Amino acid sequence: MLLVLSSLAGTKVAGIRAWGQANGLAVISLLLFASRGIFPDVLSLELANALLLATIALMHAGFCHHLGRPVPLRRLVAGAVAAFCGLVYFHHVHESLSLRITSVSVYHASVCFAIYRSVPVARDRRLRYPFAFTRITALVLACGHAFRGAFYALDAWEPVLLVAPDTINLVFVALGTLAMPALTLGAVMMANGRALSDAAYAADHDHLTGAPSRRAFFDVAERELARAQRKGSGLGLLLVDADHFKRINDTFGHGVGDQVLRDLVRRTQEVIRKIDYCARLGGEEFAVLLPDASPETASMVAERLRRALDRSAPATNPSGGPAYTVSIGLAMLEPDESFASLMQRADKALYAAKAGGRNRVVSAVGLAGGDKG
Ligand SMILES: Nc1nc2c(ncn2[C@@H]2O[C@H](COP(=O)(O)OP(=O)(O)OP(=O)(O)O)[C@@H](O)[C@H]2O)c(=O)[nH]1
Repeated sequence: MLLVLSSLAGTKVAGIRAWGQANGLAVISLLLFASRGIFPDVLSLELANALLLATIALMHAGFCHHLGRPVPLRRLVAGAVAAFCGLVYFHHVHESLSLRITSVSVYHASVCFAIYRSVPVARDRRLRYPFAFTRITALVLACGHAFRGAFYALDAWEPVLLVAPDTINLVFVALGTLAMPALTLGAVMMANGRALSDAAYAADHDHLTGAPSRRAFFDVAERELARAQRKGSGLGLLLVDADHFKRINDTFGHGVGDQVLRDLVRRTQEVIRKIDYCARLGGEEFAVLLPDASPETASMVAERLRRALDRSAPATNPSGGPAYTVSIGLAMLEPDESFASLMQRADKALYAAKAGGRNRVVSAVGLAGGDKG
């Protein structure tokens, strides 16, 4: 698992470092446990157990980092110190292997339970399985460790053998052996799911404005077109283009031009209906898809949008940002029309709006149509 985590070290996914450290410590801890009888107890017992306590705490810290939550450092350290004190006490003051196991198990159970509680049920489809896997694993481990702790506490003063070949002991050994790999597997799956989710988001969204990208727009458009043709409902398309945008860039600089584009998207999303879909096609050109819209509704939304984006008059632009306006081309889907044809007609309408003096809406009705089919 340490090697798998190392391969993810360059991905910048939060939590990787703590998970890697946890697995590194686990390796050292297991080697120390294995050296029992060769190295003194202080190394092969106390230090080995202390490192194992740190291991589970670091796993939890990794999950907190990954999920953007604060790490409950004080509670983790206080719990680890208490468990370690129990370990030392039941080794040097009252020798009891059972209660040493109980001390350590209680800590592992509490931290696993905290991991279970910190990983939410994911809403994102890509994260749902990794999150659920980690939650369930952490809960099973928490229950297993709690049971182990209680089991040994009840027989506290009976002599026990850590490697006794009975079923219950084998279950406990398996639990201890699988805990770190299983939790790390969950962590790697979460990191992987997050990387996939981030990549999909980046592909589907424009980095500057946060609006859906051209790629996402055409996916949605094809879906809406099929739906409109199946149901016989209206589908409107607005092409929105900032007027004289080059002049804004040249006068105020590209930074201000970018600010205008962000402002334009924010205002558009405020004005359009919930079911409408606004995307950036490129440069200073945007598209708004209007599903379930009659020609009247589409014209009304287009005009409302134009007015909201008319930042030309001083009264409507008191914030001192650069003045800007937009031109809008509107087209309604015709029976059996392809999306390319609808785009072409909206583009012609936009061209007419520009030619007609800008800061206006022109509808494609009456303009020469695009190719059908
Ligand atoms: N600031 C900024 N400018 C951009 C971006 N993308 C494209 N542009 C600029 O947008 C300008 C578009 O200019 P033109 O195509 O000439 O259109 P216009 O000046 O808006 O003129 P009309 O459309 O005819 O009103 C160019 O100067 C591009 O450099 C961007 O992401 N940020």
